[in-house]
Amino acid sequence: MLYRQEEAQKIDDELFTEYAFSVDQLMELAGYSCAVAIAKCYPPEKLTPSNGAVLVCCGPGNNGGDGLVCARHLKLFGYNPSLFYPKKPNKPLFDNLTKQCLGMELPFLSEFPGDPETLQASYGLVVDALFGFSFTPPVRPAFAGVLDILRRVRVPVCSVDVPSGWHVEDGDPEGLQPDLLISLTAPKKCAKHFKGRYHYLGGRFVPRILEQKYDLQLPPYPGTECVVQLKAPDSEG
Ligand SMILES: NC(=O)C1=CN([C@@H]2O[C@H](COP(=O)(O)OP(=O)(O)OC[C@H]3O[C@@H](n4cnc5c(N)ncnc54)[C@H](O)[C@@H]3O)[C@@H](O)[C@H]2O)[C@@H](O)CC1
Ligand SMILES: [K+]
Repeated sequence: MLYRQEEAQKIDDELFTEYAFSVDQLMELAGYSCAVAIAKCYPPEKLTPSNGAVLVCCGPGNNGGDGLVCARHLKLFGYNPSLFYPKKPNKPLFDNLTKQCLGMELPFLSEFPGDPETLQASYGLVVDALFGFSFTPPVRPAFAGVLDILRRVRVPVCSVDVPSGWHVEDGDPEGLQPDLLISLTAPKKCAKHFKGRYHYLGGRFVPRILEQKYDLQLPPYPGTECVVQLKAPDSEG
């Protein structure tokens, strides 16, 4: 079951109000599940360049927060993440997530690599945590250049929840084409346009009653896993 932007926002709201979760809690689980899905698809020792370097691009909303959490866990999993975080909101949640990353020796870039070649010479993987389900196209100028470079890089791009720049329901055929999509809570409608090799669902925190209310029909997570694979490369599937 693929769901609409408005439903995603309602579910999000209910998790915080009716079910009394805090943003930090869900963001931690969301970002952690992104790091786990990335580690399953791209083990650090297989990345080129060989130092496990990953560029994590974080946007101004909660999708960016997921990116900060994901970067921290990637570091613990043996990767070498750097962050690009040009528009941090002035809120304790994001201050703390930033401090946590700095405390774990993750560098923050002052400038985005100027072209795809420069980016892929230094990083073997990109995490796209720029925009999630609250994005409405077209992208504003501040992020247009970054999205344009991400669309043209040859290293794999892993998108958190929604490929950034895509319409949450209609996607964007000319836009970013990630190799991995990690849908959070439940896949949004745009996921039907996803053409990359790997699709995972993460964010294993949805109460059964909420799942039924919105008819999410979530696939069963295996055992104690925090992610479930929805699409594998043809050779594996
Ligand atoms: N249950 C949930 O719903 C959860 C959601 N989480 C994450 O939260 C995300 C949604 O977060 P938010 O609602 O904060 O929103 P987003 O992070 O999707 O984006 C909102 C930000 O993007 C900006 N923006 C929107 N349209 C733009 C445009 N055309 N050009 C430039 N900037 C634009 C807005 O001004 C705002 O700063 C989800 O996609 C997911 O990644 C997780 O953190 C935890 C659980
Ligand atoms: K994203």
